Amino acid sequence: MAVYTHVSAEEMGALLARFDVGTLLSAKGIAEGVENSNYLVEATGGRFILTLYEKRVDEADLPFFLALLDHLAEAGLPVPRALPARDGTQVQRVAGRPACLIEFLSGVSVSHPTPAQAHAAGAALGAMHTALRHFQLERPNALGPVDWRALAARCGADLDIIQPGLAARVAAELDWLAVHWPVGLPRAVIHADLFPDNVLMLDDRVTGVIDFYFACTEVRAWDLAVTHSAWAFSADGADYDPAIGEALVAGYESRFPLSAAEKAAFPALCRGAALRFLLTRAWDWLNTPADALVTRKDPLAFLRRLEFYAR
Ligand SMILES: Nc1ncnc2c1ncn2[C@@H]1O[C@H](COP(=O)(O)OP(=O)(O)O)[C@@H](O)[C@H]1O
Ligand SMILES: N[C@@H](CCOP(=O)(O)O)C(=O)O
Repeated sequence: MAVYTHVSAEEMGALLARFDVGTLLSAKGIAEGVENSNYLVEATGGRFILTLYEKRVDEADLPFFLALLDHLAEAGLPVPRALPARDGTQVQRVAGRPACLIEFLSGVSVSHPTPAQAHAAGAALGAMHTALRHFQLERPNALGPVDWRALAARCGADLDIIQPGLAARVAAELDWLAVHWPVGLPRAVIHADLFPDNVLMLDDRVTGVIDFYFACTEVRAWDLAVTHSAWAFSADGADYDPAIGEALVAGYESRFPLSAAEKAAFPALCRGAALRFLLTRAWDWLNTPADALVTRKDPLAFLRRLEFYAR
């Protein structure tokens, strides 16, 4: 459960008093998510999400994320905007952390997507890339290819605690990617974390795309590779489902065709995607505080995806 920072009823009430949303009815910590603290807040004026930004979100990046959400919402995409308080500010301070009160979107995230749902998710990603072609702001990717070696070094030999031989496997993959990572592909602002838990759906329809806190300027097709690695496998990474993978890419291409160069680079981009999530999960596996109300995610589920792409 991702609640790192406890917000008291008094603090919650004081926060809502800064907005035109009525008074507090209830607030509950949300079980899903691993990065930030999220509460589902019921007020007399509606239902909202309160997000307190934690470890990996730099407060200085919040204006970028909020502008991105406003841009996508204006383009008609189902993304949640941060509400402005009565004084016009979107970012508040709650329990010592930067925080936003965010529009609640309906829908559920699917655990076992059907091809139709994967097609819809791919199409939503393609529509997002279309809407972002003219988005002017930039944000470097703090978890991009140049950072993977440093992250692996920080995990160090402890990778072998997760699985014997993992440190050597990661080192070999870093060397492979150093040679094969594509150059010259188009770059743009991307979501960079479009896992099924970040897509809200009703039946086969995408009703919400959430969690933009890894959004950054990066190789655009890498976003599709990340999404492919997240959607097209069983949760443990052991089984690839080609129908899901193909539907996802077809949905994407229905809104944003890939170039020949992007298609040729796709296997390497997928290997990079698998390594990126293997490494962040490994770091979290080794470093999550014992008292945090969070379920760690299995790094080996992305080692298995990596081995699939490598084959
Ligand atoms: N705008 C929203 N509308 C509805 N539910 C949301 C919204 N934002 C977050 N949630 C819920 O909170 C959960 C965690 O949010 P998420 O942004 O993924 O957290 P984290 O950044 O910690 O990974 C989501 O899985 C979803 O259930
Ligand atoms: N999607 C990443 C971790 C980030 O978690 P999220 O809940 O913010 O999507 C992973 O699965 O490793």
